[in-house]
Amino acid sequence: MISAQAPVKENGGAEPSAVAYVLRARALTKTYGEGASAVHALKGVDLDLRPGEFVVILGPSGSGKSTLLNILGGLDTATSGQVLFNGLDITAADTSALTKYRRDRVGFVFQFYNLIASLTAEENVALVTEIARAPIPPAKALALVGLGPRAHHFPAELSGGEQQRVAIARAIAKSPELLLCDEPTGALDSETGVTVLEALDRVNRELGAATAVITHNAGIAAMADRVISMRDGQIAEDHANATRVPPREISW
Ligand SMILES: Nc1ncnc2c1ncn2[C@@H]1O[C@H](COP(=O)(O)OP(=O)(O)OP(=O)(O)O)[C@@H](O)[C@H]1O
Repeated sequence: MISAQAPVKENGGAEPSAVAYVLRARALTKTYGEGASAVHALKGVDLDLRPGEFVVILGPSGSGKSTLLNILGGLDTATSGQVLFNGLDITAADTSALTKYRRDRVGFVFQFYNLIASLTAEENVALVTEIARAPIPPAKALALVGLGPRAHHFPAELSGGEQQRVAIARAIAKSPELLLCDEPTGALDSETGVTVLEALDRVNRELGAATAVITHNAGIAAMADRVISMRDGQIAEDHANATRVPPREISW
């Protein structure tokens, strides 16, 4: 449950444990502003994320990718439509339920790492595990992304790719059901980007969080179970890959 107080609705009476998706969005719209200056960022998006799957979201700039991810993660609210998380309606959740959802259920990774400069890698991760419902030890999270030996380094002593892997460790240390990544390799060269994608691939396989990654780099789509292409606020294409190509074998 997100919260006992949350004004949540069941999904057609289905038990949360019985649903075949972690997240289900239906008829999602988002309009910024109003009148002549209104921007229709989402125009009716339907999307399911299944447990453990790795989804890449592609699309031109302005097509609504970040808006969608922010609404799915409870960072922004939809204008209309519904998002169900394990059968519970987060679009109808109150502020405190939404805070719990973000804090306990969703890991976020952004283009810029947002690490605290005065804390070591392990201390940055511990900031999250201290308040998480089901934390995994910071050292274990760092080991999963290949940074065990760097746990006691400060961000300034780490490369961009290593800092992003600390951010991934921080995101997964709460054992989220959902991992949402907005351009996680956007600030990195391709070789460094591969190490970050390998970290995402590994945590997805080992921890099983449904993972959605926004990218401008179409080559990254090959590492996904499923590829969603957005255009003009809508899903233009949604297709499954036959196999997941290891990040190191992707050409970009
Ligand atoms: N806070 C906001 N206020 C007004 N308009 C916004 C706001 N956020 C996004 N938009 C607009 O909504 C549309 C979709 O933006 P969004 O950031 O979701 O696209 P995107 O596909 O993620 O783009 P990019 O790849 O450039 O990050 C764009 O036209 C954008 O200008």
